[in-house]
Amino acid sequence: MIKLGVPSKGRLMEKTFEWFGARDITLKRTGSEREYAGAVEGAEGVALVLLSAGEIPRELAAGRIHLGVTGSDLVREKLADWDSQVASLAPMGFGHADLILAVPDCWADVDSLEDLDACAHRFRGTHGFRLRIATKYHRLVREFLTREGVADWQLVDSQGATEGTIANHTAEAIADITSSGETLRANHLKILSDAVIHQSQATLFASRAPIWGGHEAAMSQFARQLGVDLPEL
Ligand SMILES: Nc1ncnc2c1ncn2[C@@H]1O[C@H](COP(=O)(O)OP(=O)(O)OP(=O)(O)O)[C@@H](O)[C@H]1O
Ligand SMILES: O=P(O)(O)OC[C@H]1O[C@H](OP(=O)(O)OP(=O)(O)O)[C@H](O)[C@@H]1O
Repeated sequence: MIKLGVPSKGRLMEKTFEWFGARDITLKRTGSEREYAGAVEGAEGVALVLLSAGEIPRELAAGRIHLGVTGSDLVREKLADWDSQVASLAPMGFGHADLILAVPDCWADVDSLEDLDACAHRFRGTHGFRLRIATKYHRLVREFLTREGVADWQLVDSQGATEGTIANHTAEAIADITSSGETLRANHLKILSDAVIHQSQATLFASRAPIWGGHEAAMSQFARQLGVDLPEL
C-alpha cells in the first residue's frame, strides 16, 4: 500500500480532508473519537496514517510514509537539504502562515534587518552578550540571518508562547509564525519590514527514499486522480 500521512487533528486535518474530498477521495478517521485510525475511499492501494504535523517531515525522510501533508515551514525546518529528501507535489492553498522576525514596538530605530544588525552590534557592546532571538525554527532562522549578513545574535529555544519571551526577559527579539498577526499585536511586537523568512502553506510532499519499488502504477493513478504532476522520485 502507498502510505499517506496527514495531520491527525485540528484545522490542518479538516482542510486536508476537504482538499482530497474535492478530488473525489474520501479520507476519514475511524474508530472512537480518540483513536488515531483512518481510512481512504475512492483510491486504490492507498492507506491513511494519522500523524503529528511536526513528525511528518521525518517520517517522509525515513521512508516510513510515501506521501505526507504538512506545512512547508516544517519540512524546511526539520530536514537538512529538504528537497533532496522529499519532493513537493502540490501547494494546497490553506494553512498559510509567515515565519517572521519581530522586535518590540517601542524600538523606534529598528525597522529592518540593517537596523537589527546595527542594534545587535551595540547591544553586545553594552551588555557583553549577543542579542537573543527566541524561536523554535532554529535551522531556518540561522540560515536566513547568515545569508542576510546579520551578526551578533544568538538563538534561544522557545517551543511555544514565543511572543511572551520578550516580556519575560529571556529574549530581545523573536522569530515565529504569524497568520492573523493578533498574537504579535497583543504582545506589542512589530515585524521587521524585510524579515519574512518563509511563507508557509500546507503542501503535499512525496518521499525521495527508495521505497517506491512496486508502487509506481498505483502512484501514477493516484497522481492523476489528484491532478498533480509526478516528479522523478
Ligand atoms: N496560526 C497558526 N498557528 C500555528 N500553526 C499554524 C498557524 N497557521 C498555520 N499553521 C501551520 O500549521 C503547522 C503546525 O501545525 P500543528 O500545530 O498541528 O503541528 P504540531 O505542533 O506539530 O502538532 P502537534 O501539536 O500534534 O505536535 C505549521 O506548518 C504551521 O505553519
Ligand atoms: O498570527 P496569529 O493568528 O496570532 O497566530 C500566530 C500564533 O499561533 C501560533 O501559536 P500556537 O497557537 O500554535 O501556540 P504556540 O504558542 O504553542 O506555538 C504561533 O506560534 C503564534 O504564536
